Amino acid sequence: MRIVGLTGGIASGKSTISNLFKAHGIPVVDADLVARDVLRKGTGGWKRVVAAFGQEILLDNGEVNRAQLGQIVFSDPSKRQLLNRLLAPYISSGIFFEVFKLWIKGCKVIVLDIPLLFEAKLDRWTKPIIVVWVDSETQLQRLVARDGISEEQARNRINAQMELDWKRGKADIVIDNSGTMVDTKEQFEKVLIQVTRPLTWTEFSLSRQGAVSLLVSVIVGVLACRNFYYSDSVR
Ligand SMILES: CC(C)(COP(=O)(O)OP(=O)(O)OC[C@H]1O[C@@H](n2cnc3c(N)ncnc32)[C@H](O)[C@@H]1O)[C@@H](O)C(=O)NCCC(=O)NCCS
Ligand SMILES: Nc1ncnc2c1ncn2[C@@H]1O[C@H](COP(=O)(O)OP(=O)(O)OP(=O)(O)O)[C@@H](O)[C@H]1O
Repeated sequence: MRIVGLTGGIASGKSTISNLFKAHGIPVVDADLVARDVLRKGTGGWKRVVAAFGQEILLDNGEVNRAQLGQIVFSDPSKRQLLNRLLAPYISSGIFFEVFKLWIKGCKVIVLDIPLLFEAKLDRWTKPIIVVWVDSETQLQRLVARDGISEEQARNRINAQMELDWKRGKADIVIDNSGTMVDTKEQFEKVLIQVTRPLTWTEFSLSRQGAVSLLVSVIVGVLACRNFYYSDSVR
């Protein structure tokens, strides 16, 4: 199984690229969706976060007020670290479970869309790593326009992550999303060819098909050896 890492900075265009992957039939595990699930009312993540941040962060229906929690954690690094610490185990196991379901289905290539791939040290599990890069001014403007927040709030969110230029240096593949969608789609077509090339032996052995083939070979080998020793001892 090939597990492709897709990361970048906030509003650099990860969802835009993951939508292109989905449109080409490649399954995507979206860490933001997993993170949402683990913060739903009544879950373990929700209980830990309410215990740490208080009832004030809840809406009338008991769900977490995400905008309010965002305001708190994106303007205070220690609160953000606390939230990360509380949710990290739930998010990691949620991602693992989603990958496992795709493995069971027999998917050969999957994409993990994880904004904090490097920050959470999950990069060691993915190859290749695609970084969606954008110049800093475009990133700021797109974030302000998409989320309807002030420039200061947008800067806080951008600064809450590792530098996008640093991430770019760690990438196997870079998609420069500073231009038009036409430019981006052109780069994506080339990336798609790279990502869907035949699996290496290591990747194949990690796929469900590879694991089954390995198991069948081991069983056949053991049976063949038993028969050999049995017929040898009868003689
Ligand atoms: C703080 C929360 C409630 C704000 O929710 P909101 O709906 O406004 O934003 P959303 O979840 O859609 O995230 C938008 C983007 O913010 C960035 N981001 C989210 N959490 C973090 C974080 N802890 N540190 C840095 N950047 C973050 C990501 O680029 C993400 O794509 C939410 O982001 C959250 O629960 N974050 C902690 C969980 C987490 O680490 N998520 C990232 C998945 S790897
Ligand atoms: N090439 C492009 N040209 C113009 N707008 C774009 C382009 N790519 C993305 N956008 C817009 O920029 C915004 C951010 O893109 P997107 O939501 O894909 O980023 P993201 O990295 O997934 O963000 P987040 O980290 O918050 O999940 C969106 O409003 C999107 O429509």
